[in-house]
Amino acid sequence: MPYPSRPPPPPAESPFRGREPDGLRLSGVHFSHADGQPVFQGLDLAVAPGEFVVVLGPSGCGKSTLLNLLSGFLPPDRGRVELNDVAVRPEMPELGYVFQSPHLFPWLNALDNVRFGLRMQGLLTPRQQADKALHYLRLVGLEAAAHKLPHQLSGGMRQRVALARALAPEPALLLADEPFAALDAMSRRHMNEELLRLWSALGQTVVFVTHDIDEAVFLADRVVVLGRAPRGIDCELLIDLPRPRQLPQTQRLPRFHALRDQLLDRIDHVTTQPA
Ligand SMILES: Nc1ncnc2c1ncn2[C@@H]1O[C@H](COP(=O)(O)OP(=O)(O)OP(=O)(O)O)[C@@H](O)[C@H]1O
Repeated sequence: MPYPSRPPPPPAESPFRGREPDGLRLSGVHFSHADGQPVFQGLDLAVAPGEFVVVLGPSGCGKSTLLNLLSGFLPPDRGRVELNDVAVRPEMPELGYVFQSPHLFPWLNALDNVRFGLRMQGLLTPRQQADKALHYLRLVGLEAAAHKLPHQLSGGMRQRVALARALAPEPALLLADEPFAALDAMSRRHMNEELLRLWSALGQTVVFVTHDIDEAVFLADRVVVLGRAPRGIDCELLIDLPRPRQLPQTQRLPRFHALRDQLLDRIDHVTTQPA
């Protein structure tokens, strides 16, 4: 299966410029959990290097399972999951994760939480790790909170630390499982803008799971809608809104509403489909 057409290359200052492109591909993937219920039966999906793909679908359709397959945490029963034509493994340095809950180490301050992945990589001196961690904290607007412990931060700030921690090792592929679902509406909007700003500066490939149709349209190059398990992909929609995108300007565009309505209809359809 060919990769979809490639989005524009990352900007000149991107740490990803000049690297081999990181394309992700699932081919003929079959997967059942231990209880034997099939979740996917022959799933094919290709994500182009630098593409921002959002996965939507009704509860239980397999969104988290898909991310776990993409990260190599779950091996497929049949078929292949490959990053740059190599079978994915969770420890690959190209992979970064952000989850619904920030999972920070409570005994480490914000800076050391962000530094953690860099220490594990073992590529930088402690001074370089601290500088880089501080750089990413600055990118998410938390430089002033560098020495605060997680319990001294708001939910939104903790999630920003988690995002900085995922981005600091400069993963070429970011996998995000409803990372902003627990935030209030204002923080969520802010984080969506923040993520797009970082992504347009860094240029990673992103696969992002959400239940929120507005969030999907605002973020994505392409939305993949999953039908009820084990149907797999129901449809895909290219999001042809101009970038850079900003709230609320993007949400005022008639095209935004047209795309959102198309997705709403499709989600209604797949949700009411018989099992
Ligand atoms: N560890 C597990 N053992 C057995 N079945 C599981 C396990 N995890 C998920 N499932 C089942 O696999 C299917 C897909 O689950 P998954 O969590 O991937 O869905 P989802 O689309 O992410 O759901 P939600 O939107 O509610 O988070 C569901 O039927 C679920 O009950």
